[in-house]
Amino acid sequence: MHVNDSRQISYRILDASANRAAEGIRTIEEFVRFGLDDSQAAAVAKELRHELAAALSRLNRAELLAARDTDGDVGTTLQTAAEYSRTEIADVITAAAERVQQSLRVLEEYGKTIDVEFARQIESLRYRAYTHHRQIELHAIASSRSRRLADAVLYLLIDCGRSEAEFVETIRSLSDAGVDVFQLRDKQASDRQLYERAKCGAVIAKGCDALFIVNDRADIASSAGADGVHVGQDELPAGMARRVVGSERLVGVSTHDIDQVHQAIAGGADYIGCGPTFPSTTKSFDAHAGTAFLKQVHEETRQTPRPAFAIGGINQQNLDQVTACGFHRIAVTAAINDAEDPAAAARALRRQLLG
Ligand SMILES: Cc1ncc(COP(=O)(O)OP(=O)(O)O)c(N)n1
Ligand SMILES: Cc1ncsc1CCOP(=O)(O)O
Ligand SMILES: [Mg+2]
Repeated sequence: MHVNDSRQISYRILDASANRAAEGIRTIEEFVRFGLDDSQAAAVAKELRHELAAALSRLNRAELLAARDTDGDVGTTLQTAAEYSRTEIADVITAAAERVQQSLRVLEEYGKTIDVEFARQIESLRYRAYTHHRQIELHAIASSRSRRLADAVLYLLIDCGRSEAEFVETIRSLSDAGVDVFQLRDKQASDRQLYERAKCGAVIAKGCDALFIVNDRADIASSAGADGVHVGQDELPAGMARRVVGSERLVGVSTHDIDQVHQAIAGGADYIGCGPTFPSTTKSFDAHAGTAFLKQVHEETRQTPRPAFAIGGINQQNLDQVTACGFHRIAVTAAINDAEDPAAAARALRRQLLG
């Protein structure tokens, strides 16, 4: 390879990577500008774009343009299915952030062969972009989870199942039948088993556009990449669970009386479980909060609305009593899992809730 060829190759790579970095930075900037009402983040996004332009101005533009050969680029026809599988803004942001990091790294490495100061400027930009984009990405992921939670009406508690294959099939088929949120609740499973199932469930649920929550264990929810954790009155308080799982994940709290509801909301719960409503075959209780509690929650949280799921012994026969209290969200176990046809039961409950 001739020296001039090598310079031309570097320039060709720099030109392509500069365009890719600029496109990625702009993609994220548009979300910051039009999706988040955050003027500070918008100012940083704009600065990053200008920093890239300033660093690129050190390169010879004529040489960059001369090296460009889009028609001869064998990579333009190579597209993966993943490029067309984005369904959420959060996925667009993640992909753009990855593209920026990769292309800045390429600019830095090949830039060293042309101008060391250029490579230094790009390196510093890469670190700044990483920090900024990470925050935006977490914000986009949190918004996507909140949106899915706001739309959720049917929440199902599931155990680890007999095998991973069965567990996967349960999530896929019941999500298809209308379950919006899955909670992994298995009091018999080991930590390792919970962690493995949670990791798998989070991925499968995401693919089905469902949420995946881990019962009791904020540590497992976070390390397994779940959408959130559900804590009761005997587990970590909501604020502490939040510290473990981070602001991008959901925290749900069980409540049995109105004081607990106010505390959960004040503690930053994203949603509440309210019950037990009726006697349950899944968990036994000495006393039941009943439908009177549901009515009270409905009336007393008008100023601080949070998605509230009625739980405990709810089934197709008594669901009307729940909806009569103003509750159109439920969390169930037996009504679906113990049904002869769980998918049909899920469909029927959903129809009743939306009816
Ligand atoms: C959605 C939802 N609501 C309430 C509960 C009950 O949680 P908790 O009181 O902590 O009891 P256990 O589930 O841990 O036995 C829940 N799991 N989900
Ligand atoms: C875990 C839990 N917490 C209150 S009721 C309940 C059990 C819910 O299951 P089911 O719908 O079978 O009563
Ligand atoms: Mg619990």
